Amino acid sequence: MATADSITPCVADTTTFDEARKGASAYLQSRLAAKGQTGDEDFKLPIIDLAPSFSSSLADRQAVADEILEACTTSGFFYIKNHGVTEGSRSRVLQQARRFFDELNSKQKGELHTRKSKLGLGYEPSEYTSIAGDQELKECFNFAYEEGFDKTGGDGLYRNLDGSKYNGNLWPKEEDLPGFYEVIKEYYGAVLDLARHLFRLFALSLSLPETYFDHMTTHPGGIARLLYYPPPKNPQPLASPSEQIGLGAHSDYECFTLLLTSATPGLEILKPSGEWHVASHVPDTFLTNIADFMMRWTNGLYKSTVHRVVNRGAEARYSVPFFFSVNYDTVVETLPTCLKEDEKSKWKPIRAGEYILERLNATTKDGAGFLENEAVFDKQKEENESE
Ligand SMILES: O=C(O)CCC(=O)C(=O)O
Ligand SMILES: [Fe+2]
Repeated sequence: MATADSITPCVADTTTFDEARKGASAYLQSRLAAKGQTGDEDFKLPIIDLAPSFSSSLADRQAVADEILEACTTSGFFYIKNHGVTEGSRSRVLQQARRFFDELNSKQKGELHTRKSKLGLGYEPSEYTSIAGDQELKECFNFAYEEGFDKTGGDGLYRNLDGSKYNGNLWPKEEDLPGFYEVIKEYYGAVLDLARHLFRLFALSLSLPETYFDHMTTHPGGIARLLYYPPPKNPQPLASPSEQIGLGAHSDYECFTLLLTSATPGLEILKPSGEWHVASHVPDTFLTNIADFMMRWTNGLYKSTVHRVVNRGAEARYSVPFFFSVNYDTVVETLPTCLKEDEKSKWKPIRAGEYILERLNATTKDGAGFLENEAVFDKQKEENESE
C-alpha cells in the first residue's frame, strides 16, 4: 500500500468515458441484482457529532474521521450534527422550497422549465425525468455553483458540466418570489463550507494528507435542488404493490450528498438484504451519503448505496439535497492508498463533469438530454452573457 506522502494528487489526463456511456439504467440494474446475498448486520446509520472535527487537535479530527470511515464502509449513510449550518439558514431554505412549489403558478414555473437548459438546471415537472423508469411524483428545482455563492470567491476557473462557461442557472424573477435568491445564496455558501470541511475529514479517513482534496474543490461542481413530494392519495404501506414512487431507486453520482429535509420521512435506503430502510427524520442534522465518485476513488471500499423516496405520510415532503462534486475538470480514478499490491481498479477513470452530465441525461426521455430547443437556449445564453 502506498503511503500518503508518496501520492501524487489526481491530475492525470484521460478521455475514457465508456463506463458512463453504458447508461444509468444498466448500471442501476447491476447494483440491484447484487442484493439479497447478505444479512443486514453491518448496516449502521450512525449520528456523528462533528463538533470535535472543528478542534485544533488533529487527534480530535482523526477520531471523527474514523467514525466516518466506519459508516462509509458499511451503509454509506450517516447523519451529522453540530455541523455549523445555522438553524436559521436551514429553516429559511426549506421555507423557500415551500414557497417555490406552492406560490409560483404554472406559467412562472414554465418559464424556468429545464427543457430550456442543457445542464438539467431549472424547474423539472414530475413527468419530465425518471431516474429508473418509474412514474415519479417529485417536482424539483435545480441550481448550480455560482462564484458569488462561494465565500472564497472561487478561483475564476468554474466551468459547467459540459466545460462551457456561461451562468446556466434559471432563477425565478425577484418580484415573483422576493428574497428567494438571497436565501439560496446564503444557504449554498454555508453548505459549501461544510462540504469542504467534510472533504478534509474524508481525506483523514482514508489515511491521506488532510488537504489532499483541497485543490480539487477550488471551483467545485455542486448541484443543489429543491424537491417537493406530494402526500399520497391513498395510504402506502411499505412493500405494497401500488407504491407511488417519489424518486426512483438510484445512487448519487458525485462525491457525497448533504440532505436537508422537512419533518415528513420518505428517504428509503436499500439494505444488503434487499429490504428498504426508512430513514428517520433527525432534527438539526444532515443525512450524508457517499456517492459514486467516492466509491470509485476508493475502489468500492466506500459504499454508494442505492436509495429512493416514497412519501408515505399525510403531509407533503420537501427536501434540499446538495450534491458535492469536485472541480468538473478533475479526473476521478482509484486512489493509490485504496489499491493493494496487484489489485486492479474496478472502474475506469472518468472526468467529473462529463460523467455527471451523462448520468443526468440518462434520466430524460430516451436519454436525449434536457434541452428541447437550441434556438431558445442560444437566445437565453446570449442575454445571460451580455448582462
Ligand atoms: O429527497 C430526498 O429525500 C432524497 C433525494 C435524492 O436522493 C436525490 O435527489 O438524489
Ligand atoms: Fe439521491
